[in-house]
Amino acid sequence: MNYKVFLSLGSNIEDREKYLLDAIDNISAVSGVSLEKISNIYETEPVGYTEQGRFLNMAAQISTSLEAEELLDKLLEIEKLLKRERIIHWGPRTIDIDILTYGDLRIDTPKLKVPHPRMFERAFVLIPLMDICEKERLYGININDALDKCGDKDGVRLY
Ligand SMILES: Nc1nc2nc(S)n(CCO)c2c(=O)[nH]1
Repeated sequence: MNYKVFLSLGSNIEDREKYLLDAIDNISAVSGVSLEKISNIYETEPVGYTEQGRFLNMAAQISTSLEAEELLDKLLEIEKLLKRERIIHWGPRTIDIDILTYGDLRIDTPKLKVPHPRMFERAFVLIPLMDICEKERLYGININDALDKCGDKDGVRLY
């Protein structure tokens, strides 16, 4: 069984664009994963923990035969490979790869929550996602309506 999965990627340390593109290269090389689409790259004001540099964010669509937790483990390996240090949980990072959706599955384990619990509250996630998602609704939620309610809309600019 193949699942359509949307990912969100972010980086706000050093050569942010290189980290994003290296992550995309590594994701497309994973056995059982096929990279289908990537969004534009956006420079975005930090949300949550604001005492840090601006991020570059993007979204990607993959098709995968991997189960959700297998995919998560592969993405964590890629973060480690690209020197992801989890010093401050909400702090600066070389690369952050979040699973946003996984087909229409709902997953709630200590390791993985799908849909991503904050995806519909973040313009830095929704604006890149709208570059590549053909559907207007995900998990029954209208993406445009969700974006209208995001406080960080003005902080997302095409890079
Ligand atoms: N703009 C922006 N703000 C963020 N705050 C956190 S935490 N992150 C990491 C992703 O959860 C980001 C991010 O990727 N972009």
